[in-house]
Amino acid sequence: MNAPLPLGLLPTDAAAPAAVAAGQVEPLIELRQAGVRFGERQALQLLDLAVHAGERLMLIGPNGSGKTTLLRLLHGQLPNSGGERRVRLAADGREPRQAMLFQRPFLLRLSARRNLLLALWLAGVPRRERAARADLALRRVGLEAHADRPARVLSGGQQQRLALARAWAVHPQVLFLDEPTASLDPAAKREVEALVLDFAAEGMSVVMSTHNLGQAKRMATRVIYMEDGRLVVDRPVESFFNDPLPHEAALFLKGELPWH
Ligand SMILES: Nc1ncnc2c1ncn2[C@@H]1O[C@H](COP(=O)(O)OP(=O)(O)OP(=O)(O)O)[C@@H](O)[C@H]1O
Repeated sequence: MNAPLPLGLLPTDAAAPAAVAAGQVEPLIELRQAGVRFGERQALQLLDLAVHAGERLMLIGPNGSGKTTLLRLLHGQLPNSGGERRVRLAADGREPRQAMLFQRPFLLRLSARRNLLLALWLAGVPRRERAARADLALRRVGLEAHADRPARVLSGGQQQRLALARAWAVHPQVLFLDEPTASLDPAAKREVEALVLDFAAEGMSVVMSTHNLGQAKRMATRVIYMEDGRLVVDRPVESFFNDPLPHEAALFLKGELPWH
C-alpha cells in the first residue's frame, strides 16, 4: 500500500515555510477579497487566502461555517461574488492539476479498474498509458486484489481508497478533501489518513475539511478555524493547538473534546 511514487511523477516544489512567511513564494492558489453568495445568503465573506506548495491545510469549524464552500471556491467550482481567484500557472501555461474527494465517493457502476480507466480517459491520458496507470494506482492504495470487483460493492474504506487512487492517478498538484473520513471506522480512517500523508510527502498539496480535531492535529501543517463564513484563525498547526486562541475558537475546541 505504501509503494513509493515513481520519481518524477509529481512535482516536489514544497516551499520552505520561512520563504512562504516572507511572501517570497508565489502561491499555488490565491483568493483575493473573494466570497460566495447563494441567493440572499453570504455563505463565505470576502476573504484573502493563499495556498502554497507542500502545505497540508486543514479547515475546521461548526456545521455551516463555510468549509465546503471554501474548498469548492479554491477548487474553482464556484463563481466568486467579487474579488478574484488566482492560480500559479505551470510552465506550459496550464492551471495546476487538482482533484477533489468527498465524504461519500462518487463511483460509477463499473469495476474498480474501469472507474480508474474512465477518470484517466477524462483527464486526457493517452490510451496506451491508461491500463498501466490504473493498475499502478490500484496498487498504490492496496486495492489490486479488488480491481475487477464492482466499485459499489467495496467497503466504505475501500471505496474511499479507490477515490484516492482515482485522484492520485491523474497526478494532481493540489488535492481537496471534504470530510473524507467522516463515514469511516477508525481503521479505515487511519488508512485514508496515511495515504493522504504519503501523497503529501510526495509533493501533493492538501486542503481538507474535517470535524475531527485529532485528525487535524495529526495531518496539518496549517489550520484554519471558520465561523459564519469567516476565517477566524489561520495558523501553523503547532501554534493553533498550543497558543491561546480567540474566545469563539477556544470554545469550539473545548466543545469538541475528547478528540479521536
Ligand atoms: N448550494 C447552496 N445553496 C444555498 N446555500 C448553500 C449552498 N451550499 C451551502 N449553502 C449554505 O452556505 C453555508 C455554508 O455551507 P457549507 O456547506 O460550506 O458549510 P460547512 O462548514 O461545510 O458545513 P458542514 O460542516 O455541515 O459540512 C450554509 O449556511 C449552507 O446552508
